[in-house]
Amino acid sequence: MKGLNLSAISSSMRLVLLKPTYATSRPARFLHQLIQQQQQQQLQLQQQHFQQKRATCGLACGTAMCPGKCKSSRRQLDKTKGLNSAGHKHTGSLAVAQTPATPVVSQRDEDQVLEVRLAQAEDALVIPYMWLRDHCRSERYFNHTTQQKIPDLELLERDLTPQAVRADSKGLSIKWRDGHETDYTYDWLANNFYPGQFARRTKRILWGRKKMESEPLPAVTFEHHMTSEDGLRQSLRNLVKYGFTMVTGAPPTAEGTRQASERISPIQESMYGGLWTVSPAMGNNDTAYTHESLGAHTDNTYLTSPAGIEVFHILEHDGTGGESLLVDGFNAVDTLRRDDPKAFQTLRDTPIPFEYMATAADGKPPYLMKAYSPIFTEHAGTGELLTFRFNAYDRGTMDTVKPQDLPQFYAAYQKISQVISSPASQFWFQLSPGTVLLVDNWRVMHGRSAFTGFRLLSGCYLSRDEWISQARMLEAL
Ligand SMILES: C[N+](C)(C)CCCC[C@H](N)C(=O)O
Ligand SMILES: O=C(O)CCC(=O)C(=O)O
Repeated sequence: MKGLNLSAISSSMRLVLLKPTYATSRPARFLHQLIQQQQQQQLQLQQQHFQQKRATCGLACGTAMCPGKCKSSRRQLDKTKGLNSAGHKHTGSLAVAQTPATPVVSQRDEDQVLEVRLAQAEDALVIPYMWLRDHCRSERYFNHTTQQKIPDLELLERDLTPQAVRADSKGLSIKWRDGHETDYTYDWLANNFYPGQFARRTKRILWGRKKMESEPLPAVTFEHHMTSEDGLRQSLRNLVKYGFTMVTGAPPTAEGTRQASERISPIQESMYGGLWTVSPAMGNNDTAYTHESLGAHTDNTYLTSPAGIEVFHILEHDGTGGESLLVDGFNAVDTLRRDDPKAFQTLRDTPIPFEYMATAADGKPPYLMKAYSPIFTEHAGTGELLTFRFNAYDRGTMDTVKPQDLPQFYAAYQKISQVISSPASQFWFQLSPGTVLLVDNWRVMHGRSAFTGFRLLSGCYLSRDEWISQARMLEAL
């Protein structure tokens, strides 16, 4: 086992502190600024990209009319005729090539799609007319006060071939056959048409012990996390990238835990309450409330939607042991996918039960929580890993797997258990008062070694939807 690498933490803190901070913390204003900033960046990108294309392919035409595929420097655009010197006409193109950023837009009625070739994109967006009409953001179809659609259930039954399409450097406009008109900006189309929302800004980094022990740990100072939007964004990015982050230099109190947590989202109530403190022999019937070790697990496996983040903050400990353990569940699944594709498939396709029983105590009702889920699931849209649930303590009685399928399930379960408990997967460290650990409970498992003495742990749960929303707003996702 390894102690917490403090030099690594402080070097990551230095990096974090070098980043600029934003002047405002009011969400509405911030979103507005964010959008403006994003648009400027995209314009710059478009221009940079275009200049690069010119430099590399020897284009002399100087407009985005040419999709940038010209190989020959002989090709010169005759702007008045839309012809280049090689006689290549940009047929079907509706765009007027006034600025380098003007995309090429072509109407393909035979396929009922509009082809939009953006200057900065490798591939054209090929957008069905149906989608374009469905995403009309005019006052007729979208309430800009509530940010909700105004339904028209017959809309898609009409002939949706555009009567006319106009495109210029600002955006495109479609006049539909029923007389309605829709305007779109290219940024909006690029960000919202498939796979717009799924293109991650922050890539996940799957990790094992070696990586965590050799690189600066994902950490942000309490001051930076609490007072700057950039600090909060850094914490959220760490969560998206590594599935955990630390807030260092926090007040070593339950109030410190609360502040660091609520900076991300409201604390989620559960049958353990909101903000909890845990010590051995608290009389609660869970292994967490003992001196015993806890193998790597995720929490709330028995709920249809487990908590999104679990927060841990050790406030006191006067004995030995009690080191913390983290294991990247997505990395374990990825290892299995490579090493044993059959086991991978079995676990993905076998929902199993998880349950939690508690007798009535301290004025709280009894519970019998139960949920069925495969150990991991994939995102229905992207195929990326979405959830990881693993809790050997709270696994229920196996009442869903057919007897003949049990051997295959147990073999696969054994495989993933081996990956999880292998030293290469396990990152051990010692938490101390003032360091708040936030763990993505849909991805990373936690655990602890056995300990002696009195150890007071404070923590809470945060909702998945709340933290992901915050990450989206701050462009950390
Ligand atoms: C987090 N807190 C200490 C309050 C409870 C821990 C309970 C762990 C439990 N097996 C579960 O997954 O819920
Ligand atoms: O005591 C610890 O450090 C971790 C406790 C734990 O695993 C839990 O509460 O789920």
